[in-house]
Amino acid sequence: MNTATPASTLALENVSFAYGHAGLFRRTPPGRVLHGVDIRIASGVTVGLVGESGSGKSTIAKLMLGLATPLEGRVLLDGQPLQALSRLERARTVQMVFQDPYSSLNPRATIAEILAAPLRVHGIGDAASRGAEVRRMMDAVGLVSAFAQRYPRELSGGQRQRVAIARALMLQPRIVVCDEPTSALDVSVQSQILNLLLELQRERGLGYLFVSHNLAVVQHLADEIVVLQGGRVVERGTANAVYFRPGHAYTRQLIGATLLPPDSAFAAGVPA
Ligand SMILES: Nc1ncnc2c1ncn2[C@@H]1O[C@H](COP(=O)(O)OP(=O)(O)OP(=O)(O)O)[C@@H](O)[C@H]1O
Repeated sequence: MNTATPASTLALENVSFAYGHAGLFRRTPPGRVLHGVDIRIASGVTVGLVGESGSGKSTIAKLMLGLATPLEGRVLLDGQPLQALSRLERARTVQMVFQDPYSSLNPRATIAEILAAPLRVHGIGDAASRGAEVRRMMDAVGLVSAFAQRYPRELSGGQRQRVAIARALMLQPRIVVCDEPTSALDVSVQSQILNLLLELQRERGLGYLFVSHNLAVVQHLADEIVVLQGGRVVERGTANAVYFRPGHAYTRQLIGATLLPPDSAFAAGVPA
């Protein structure tokens, strides 16, 4: 079945941001944490966003999810301001997979309830059609149907991350922001999850923003890499160009900091 979503482009155009910029009683101007950032994610394309802690990666993710508005610049979906879209339209456009599948899933809900929640919250379908969609999505991410009535604590880390990925896809988004989706997992399951993400991208034409501090991991997955330092894009280019021919000293520093040991899951490439 062709589950591809319509082709889309999500773009940050010359975006600056400061926390608290909309505050009414602020006496001093808030410090900027993003400065004139441009990033475009198109369907079927993976953009890797790398930078140290505090460089602004999560803030960019929030802007792309519509959870924050720019101080300057625009966030556009196919040329339309993201903020002009309804909550449902935004939720159907961009979803997120978090780093930690332990804390991102409701511990008191079964897997079936967790996966049905996005449809239920947005009033989509009835209980029967939601159940069918949950089973279809569990199959798509490689979870056997017996897991439907289990709780997150009964699953392994890799299985939980499959649930988190399935939940992100329940509303058929076009763009997925993956925030270090494998860094909390055992090395042995990291490549399985990355392969699943790549397979789902091929099937559905998803656009990914893959956020990481680890350039070596991103180099294996991304078409384009954007390097962020102190809220500024200091380098961008094809994954191979940035990784093998870095032009900026900060990029070289990041590569040096993340060189992988030979037995790492990524050192030999992500298995096909
Ligand atoms: N809610 C907030 N209020 C005020 N400042 C914040 C808030 N969230 C983040 N910041 C600041 O914004 C800057 C960018 O933070 P951000 O979380 O986007 O970086 P990051 O690259 O995602 O870091 P990490 O890799 O640690 O998640 C940092 O200086 C941070 O202290």
